[in-house]
Amino acid sequence: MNYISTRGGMAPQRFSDILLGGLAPDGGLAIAERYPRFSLDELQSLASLSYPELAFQVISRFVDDIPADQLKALIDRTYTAKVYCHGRDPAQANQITPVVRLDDTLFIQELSNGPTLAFKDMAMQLLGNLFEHVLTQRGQEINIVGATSGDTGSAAEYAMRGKHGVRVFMLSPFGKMSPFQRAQMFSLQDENIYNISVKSMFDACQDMVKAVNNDAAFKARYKVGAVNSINWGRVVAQAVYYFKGYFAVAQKVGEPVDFCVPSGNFGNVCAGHIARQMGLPIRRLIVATNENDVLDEFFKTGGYHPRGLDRTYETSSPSMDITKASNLERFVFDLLDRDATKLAELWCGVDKNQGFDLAPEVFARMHDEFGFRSEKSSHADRVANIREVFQRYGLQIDPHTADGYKAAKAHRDTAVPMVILETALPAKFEETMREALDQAPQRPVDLQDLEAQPQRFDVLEADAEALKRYVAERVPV
Ligand SMILES: Cc1ncc(COP(=O)(O)O)c(C=O)c1O
Ligand SMILES: N[C@@H](CCOP(=O)(O)O)C(=O)O
Repeated sequence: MNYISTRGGMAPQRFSDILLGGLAPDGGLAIAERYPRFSLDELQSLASLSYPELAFQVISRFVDDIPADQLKALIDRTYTAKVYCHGRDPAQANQITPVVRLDDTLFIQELSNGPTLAFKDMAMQLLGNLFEHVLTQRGQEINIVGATSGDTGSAAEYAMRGKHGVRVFMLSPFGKMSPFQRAQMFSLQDENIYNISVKSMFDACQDMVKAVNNDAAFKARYKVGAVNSINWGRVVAQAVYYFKGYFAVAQKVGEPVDFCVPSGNFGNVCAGHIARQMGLPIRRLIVATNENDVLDEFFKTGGYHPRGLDRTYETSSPSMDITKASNLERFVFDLLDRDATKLAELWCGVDKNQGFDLAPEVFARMHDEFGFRSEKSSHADRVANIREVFQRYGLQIDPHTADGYKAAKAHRDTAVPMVILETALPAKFEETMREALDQAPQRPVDLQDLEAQPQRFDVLEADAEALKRYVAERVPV
């Protein structure tokens, strides 16, 4: 399988190269040159597989430059009940991404049982093992430069801590994460982890990461790599749980299922789009946003208008405080029938914070052919929905998942099962949980005194040159 760039300016590469390579040299995102498809018979044969077995079947279709037995061993080592141990229900303790039934056709798929209590662990743990494998084979090192609004950062750091040949430089928006998220990242004392708090919002952090990646000389000299969903390895590993969720709820293999996905950088729902392109019978993909509703506007009007920092709001689902969604580029590439010239034209504007409006016939295809719908939530909705789910089903859901619950209700068709993807555990967002439920959220025993641990981080202005200096001072060349 070869990989190309959404903007057309990259010679085809193999999986291991794009895994280490981050952003494509032309500023675009790497994407498989075609989607492998499962037939109905093949889907039927996958239905009863365990998570690691399923992960191998899906991921191996995209990876043909790591021998199958080695890839399988890496996947088996990643997806264990010991790693994904923070489940709510002891009866499901050996399940990875268990599905909770709310009613006959409404379900929540738990994706946050990994080490850092967010869905990012599903792909990041595998990425850590893949990096280590490929770097060891090649005798190379990598310096990961990433951006987080709260969850990617800790997932990456927990996955990479102590890994040989890997350093992590993680940018986060100063003062914008929850106290739990901050403590999770900043309390790590490992020598290969650098936390950089940027005096701005997530979008500025992501722009800095892209600027560093777009400096080819710096990138080559300092061996810069990515762990954000810029990295294809991330989204493809996320596609696996759509298969798992589908088989858990489909009345019969081949029947349609809808998924509702709390969204910000569009990586999670892009993974759903990939699963759908691979032949998984997903009918609708519902994009749920918070008050930063650029994606909701896009799927309702066909107009994509990233907002400036002055119009990016701090909300109570803070990990989705994003107004320039990186992975939308991959979906729009498919929507434009993979016309890289047209895509590059649009995204050169997006890189400069300019928007675009789709032609009506293209806009119609997002709904009719690709199954997208959307909905947004306010703080009041979020609090009311956390309360409703607790009162009705006895389940605590976090603020991001609550945004998903609202969108799922808005687009529900009771004839078709609907899976809401849970993206974090409530323990990460105590203030909003207390407001909604008047009680502290459940917290895993191993994380009881997290906020009391000493914290370590540096502060930078939102300046890509300052970031390059910071990296250069810490990486021996
Ligand atoms: C808890 C949580 N929910 C939802 C999202 C949005 O996911 P994505 O950026 O993949 O759209 C994020 C961050 O990405 C998150 O951390
Ligand atoms: N919400 C994310 C933002 C980055 O998303 P990614 O999927 O591109 O890594 C976070 O928690 O950091």
